[in-house]
Amino acid sequence: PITPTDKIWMNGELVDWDKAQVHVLTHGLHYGSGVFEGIRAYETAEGPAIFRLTEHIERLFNSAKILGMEIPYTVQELIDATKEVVAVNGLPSCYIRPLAYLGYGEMGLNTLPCKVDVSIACWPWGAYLGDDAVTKGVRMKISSWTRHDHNTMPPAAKTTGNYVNSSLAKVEALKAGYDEAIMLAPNGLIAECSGENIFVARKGQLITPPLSAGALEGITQNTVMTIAKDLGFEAVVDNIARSDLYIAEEAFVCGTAAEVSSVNSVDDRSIPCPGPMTKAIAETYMNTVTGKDDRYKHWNELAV
Ligand SMILES: Cc1[nH+]cc(COP(=O)(O)O)c(CN[C@@H](CCC(=O)O)C(=O)O)c1O
Repeated sequence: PITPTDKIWMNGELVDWDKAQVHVLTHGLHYGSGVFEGIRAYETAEGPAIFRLTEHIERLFNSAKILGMEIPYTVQELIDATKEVVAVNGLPSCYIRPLAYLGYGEMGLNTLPCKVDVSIACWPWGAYLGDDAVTKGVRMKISSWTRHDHNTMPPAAKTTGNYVNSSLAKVEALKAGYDEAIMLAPNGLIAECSGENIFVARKGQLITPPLSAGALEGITQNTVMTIAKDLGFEAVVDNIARSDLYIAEEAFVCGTAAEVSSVNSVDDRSIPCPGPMTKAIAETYMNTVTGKDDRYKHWNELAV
């Protein structure tokens, strides 16, 4: 269950949590017509800092553009609004959810006349895949649900409508006794997980699937690529098949909510966990998001 905070930013106003409501005929509620971001603020020596906020807000605008939605604010306005929401709620660390959605007033599939509303909320959200997701790792299952074909739904857009596919995969995995679902692209190669990107180590090289596989262009994936190279690991973008996972030397998943979580098995094929590269990357990642690694301080955007 979600822990309420004081204020939510809605179309430029700071609204009390329990008054931040929409009409039941809000277009986005019926048709999945919205785009969103998942961002984390972390406690740092200089105060709460939002990790790679600028890139997240830029991606929100790209997601909207892919859907043909016009967000009625500038990137800078939403960057400032996000900092304001984190500051006004006074949390040392939190999860932040900007959402741009087609609002109340029009129904039907012609979205051209619809107005775009924007909200930004934050709340405390702990380890997405469990506190020991690095040491113990997570049990993964290849899903029977396929990730979107590029011409069915745009996987590169973080659109609310895409997440029915993710939830179907997540729930199927949980009901089968696993922790998370790995999803295949329509061509049968690995795409990503229900809410994370995935890395696998084969012959000492870290590999993560390309966007063409139908993965979201993960900001954590990008951070991990940088950290891996700075740690002297070889990390490449290339297609992987399910058998690569089965015989992997190590594997991990990454995302804003999931951070870096190691994988201990895929379809009951156990994988050494946590692998040495996974451990080093996970440790460096947590130092990076909490402002302890000077190489990456430009990514810690102070909320005050
Ligand atoms: C499908 C998907 N793929 C990859 C990622 C990783 O992207 P990034 O956060 O930029 O590294 C996420 C983030 N998933 C968000 C939503 C989770 C949720 O349950 O809601 C998140 O991690 O915030 C995805 O939803």
